Amino acid sequence: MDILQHLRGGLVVSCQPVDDGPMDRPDIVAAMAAAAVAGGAAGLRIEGVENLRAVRAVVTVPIIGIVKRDLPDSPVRITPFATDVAALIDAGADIVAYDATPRPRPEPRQDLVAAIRSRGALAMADCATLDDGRVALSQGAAIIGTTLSGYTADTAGLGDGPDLDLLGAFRGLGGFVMAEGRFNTPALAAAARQAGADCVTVGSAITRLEHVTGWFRAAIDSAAPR
Ligand SMILES: CC(=O)N[C@H](C=O)[C@@H](O)[C@H](O)[C@H](O)COP(=O)(O)O
Repeated sequence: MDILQHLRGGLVVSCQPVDDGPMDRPDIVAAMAAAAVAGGAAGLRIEGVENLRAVRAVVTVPIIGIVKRDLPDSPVRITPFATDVAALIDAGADIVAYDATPRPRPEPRQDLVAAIRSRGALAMADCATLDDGRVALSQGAAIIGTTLSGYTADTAGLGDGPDLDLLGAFRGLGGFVMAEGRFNTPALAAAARQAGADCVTVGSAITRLEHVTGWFRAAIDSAAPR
């Protein structure tokens, strides 16, 4: 299968339950993933090796794997170590995503890309800025995503919506562009496509029940009866 061709024009569903919440179990993540594929997802984004193994057993679509770690001396959370890269690919990841920002980190970005590619998988760069995307492509990443825009000190405070400007700017770099981060409605996913995204990843709005419930709850709380 040509993975990028399969994902082009499609939807990736990120099945990442709220940490330690009631849905945070490999069997539930696998059920979410199967349901997403039944609904038309072209691919999946899965956190954690155990979850990935459980999902790989029930789907054949491309899987973007990540491991999130909370490190004491670095703000980098998404796949900071090459050892995690190997474990994700062994568990069935076709693509491995990593934090592609220039923030202090335990292992250089270039080494992660090399580790991913040397095992025959594709590297997806989770970026916060245009420069992150440019560097990632020069280092051999196959996919650049807007994943971390709004989540670094330099990009914090962008608001509740997704970063469509970065998406448009990525288009000029020439790589495969993933829209990711706060594409919380079908209309925003369509806007991503119009802005030039090759593919759109949606997480919270589909798979974090607690968040979506909170959005509805807040809307109801703030609405006065007529
Ligand atoms: C910033 C960060 O750590 N993002 C994470 C990356 O894997 C996930 O928590 C997001 O859910 C994912 O990117 C999808 O985005 P959204 O849930 O907004 O559709």
